[in-house]
Amino acid sequence: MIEFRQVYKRYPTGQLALYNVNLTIHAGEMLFITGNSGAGKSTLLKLIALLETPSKGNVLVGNMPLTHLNPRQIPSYRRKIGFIFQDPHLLYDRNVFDNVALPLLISGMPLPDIKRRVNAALDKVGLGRKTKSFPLMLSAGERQRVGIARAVVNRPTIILADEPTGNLDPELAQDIMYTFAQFNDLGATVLIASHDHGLVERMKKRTVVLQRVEL
Ligand SMILES: Nc1ncnc2c1ncn2[C@@H]1O[C@H](COP(=O)(O)OP(=O)(O)OP(=O)(O)O)[C@@H](O)[C@H]1O
Repeated sequence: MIEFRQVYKRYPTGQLALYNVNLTIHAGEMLFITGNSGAGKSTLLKLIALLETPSKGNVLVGNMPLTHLNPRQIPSYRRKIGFIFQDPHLLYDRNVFDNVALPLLISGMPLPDIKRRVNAALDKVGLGRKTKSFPLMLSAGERQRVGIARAVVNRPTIILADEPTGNLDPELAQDIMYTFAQFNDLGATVLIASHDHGLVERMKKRTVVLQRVEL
């Protein structure tokens, strides 16, 4: 379970991004976060991933306030989380397999295990036949799928996606959403920030609307 308790976020510039957010996300839920540009969608996801910290209030994951994690616990906490960005930020001089293997290589996993995990992740996103392709040989939708495979290769229990379909045409966007729904069916908690209302409505999941703070 992920809980926001009276969470405020003000950036050092003085910009207030979140104002008194109270939200409970159940384990295994798939939730959409919508709202206009600047409403704080990315900020909310970043607080869960510990890429930012709240100015006030608490974010709890599995009943643990994230502010209570000590620095040595943070890497293992982060491994529970897969983060997908609008732009997948792939390494263009590495093939698909190597891009997805990267987080596992960094964690020091033995090579045979890496191969098994990477192939499984690529199969799940429908790219099992493209392991040797380089990113420039792929379509935008396929590149986004590589980013998703890389985010899930560690088998995260929480998947956070920030405008994952922003650069894609409607059909590809719908496909990507179904891919997230499959990971949710397998038990992951999935949070997706999106301003594509039509797409979000079609998925028929709980949706939280953030409003831009005018203070
Ligand atoms: N690192 C930062 N430093 C200062 N202000 C920031 C920073 N990140 C975000 N903001 C500001 O905080 C507010 C919320 O931003 P955020 O990116 O969370 O919104 P968003 O809903 O994801 O927007 P978008 O849909 O345009 O991506 C905005 O006013 C933004 O300019």
